[in-house]
Amino acid sequence: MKKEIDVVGAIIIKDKKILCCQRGPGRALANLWEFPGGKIEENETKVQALKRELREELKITVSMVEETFDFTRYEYDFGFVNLTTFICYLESGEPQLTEHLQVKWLSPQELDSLEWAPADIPTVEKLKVTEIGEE
Ligand SMILES: Nc1nc2c([nH]c(=O)n2[C@H]2C[C@H](O)[C@@H](COP(=O)(O)OP(=O)(O)OP(=O)(O)O)O2)c(=O)[nH]1
Repeated sequence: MKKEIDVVGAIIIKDKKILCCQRGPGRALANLWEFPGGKIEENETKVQALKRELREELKITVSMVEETFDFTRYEYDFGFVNLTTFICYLESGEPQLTEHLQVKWLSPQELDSLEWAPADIPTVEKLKVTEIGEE
């Protein structure tokens, strides 16, 4: 049976742009673009997992809408990824590259210029038809 992998991702908004992160080489989905975040650990809520991942991998803190923006499920060769995304607003810090290759701030209409991880594509489509405002 394939693994179930529960993942949280952050749609971080600043000046009506969204933070897009390119995965590093030598790991699953290398070089594809994603919403920053990661796997939910045991005894952690999704919100806690996301705040932890953002502190660890981008050195930022965010305020977030604690209501799911989107949920997608995608079958990769290594397992099923269940991806829950949340809208977040940058509160402090500038994103630092600790494991990503690069980051870009793009408007919803510009998101298509990147090659996204397959699980993210329905969420990217949804963002293109969503009014993203300020906090
Ligand atoms: N973080 C993140 N992962 C995503 C997205 N879309 C998508 O398919 N994934 C996949 C890639 C990975 O297989 C899995 C998340 O694992 P990860 O490697 O980013 O998370 P992690 O830091 O907790 O894991 P690890 O490397 O420590 O094992 O979900 C996304 O938008 N954001």
